[in-house]
Amino acid sequence: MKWKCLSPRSSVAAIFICFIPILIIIFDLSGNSRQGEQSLGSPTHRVSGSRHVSQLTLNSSQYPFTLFQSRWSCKNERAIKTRNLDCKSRLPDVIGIGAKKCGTGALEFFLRGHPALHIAAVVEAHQWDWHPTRSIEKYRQLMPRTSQYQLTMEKTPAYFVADDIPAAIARDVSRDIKLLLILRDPVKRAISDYTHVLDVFPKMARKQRYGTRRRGRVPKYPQANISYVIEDTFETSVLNEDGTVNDDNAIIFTGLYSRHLRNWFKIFPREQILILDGDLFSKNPLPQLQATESFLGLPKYFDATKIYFDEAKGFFCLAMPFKHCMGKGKGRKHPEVERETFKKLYKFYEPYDKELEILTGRKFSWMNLNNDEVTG
Ligand SMILES: Nc1ncnc2c1ncn2[C@@H]1O[C@H](COP(=O)(O)OS(=O)(=O)O)[C@@H](OP(=O)(O)O)[C@H]1O
Repeated sequence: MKWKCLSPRSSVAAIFICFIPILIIIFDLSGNSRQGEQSLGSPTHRVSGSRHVSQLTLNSSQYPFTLFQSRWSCKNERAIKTRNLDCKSRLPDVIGIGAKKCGTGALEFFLRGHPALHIAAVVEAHQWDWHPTRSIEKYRQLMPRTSQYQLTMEKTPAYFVADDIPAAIARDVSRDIKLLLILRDPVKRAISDYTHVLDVFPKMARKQRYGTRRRGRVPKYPQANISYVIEDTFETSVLNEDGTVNDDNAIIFTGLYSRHLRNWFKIFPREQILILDGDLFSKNPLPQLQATESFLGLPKYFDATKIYFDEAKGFFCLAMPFKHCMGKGKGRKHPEVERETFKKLYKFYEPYDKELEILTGRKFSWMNLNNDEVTG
């Protein structure tokens, strides 16, 4: 269609038609649009203090997430005024406590999509393991500004294995805090951890023994002798010379889930800790994302339109606001591990898994598999 072919009246109509959607978007971004807005009903659940996140009924499917989020997040100065948003950095309502290499990053990646949850931009705060002398005020300042309609979250997977951290969180943050824990087949977790350290630390650093170097930075690590020991192969890293499993190596120690969980259950009521199954989560995150929403009292946001399976990545990815997957550091190719080593490790973890089953009253997906299924 050429403009010069149009009559003046048609041109005005065409301009109007073209610009209306743009105006709607601009208006929407300003936080003033009422169309499709979350309805603010009476509070049904208060997570902590004056927060009332589940009042909001999300009707997000028609809207790209970024537009949708702007209506009541602290990123929109105008919305702050028009909606009386009480925006400030707050101590977390939710902490992702681990376990390392079990899918904590993927859980965080998807949860970042939820408009009523704001996760600290700092990758991991490490408040009670690496920075035990940092003030809680400084820790609070690491948190994003959230409104009264959002929850604040932080995740540091290293917290899970440290004996004194549950009490420290109860003391410094809140006894009512909600905790997210994701666990995975401990043998696969160990291989993933080994692969991670090999990838992240150059050979020279590994030669000096990553763990020994790090020990100084982790003064409150639960047992003095626990550190990462990375040798040239997975086998020589996790097995002692006599062939027994080296549980002083953090690669193995982290997978003693029942041992670590007992410490958390001493301090926090069980209802405050949601335990997710990382192996199921990587196959299909949706049911557990929805369970997390319910656990946190968040409005329902996750459904099949928010995620998709990416064939190239081999994992689920976020579909909104645009299709994107986690980075190269997640979903690495693992080294070949000898069958005998697999067997030894499963045998080693068996009593801990049994205890985990008793502690939680649950059988996790990897507990149903026999060695052949897992290694094959
Ligand atoms: N959707 C999706 N995309 C990519 N990766 C996924 C996903 N879901 C689960 N996983 C698994 O998460 C493993 C990494 O775990 P963490 O994020 O807990 O690692 S870390 O402790 O934060 O370093 C990572 O382990 P590796 O495969 O060893 O890299 C993945 O298996």
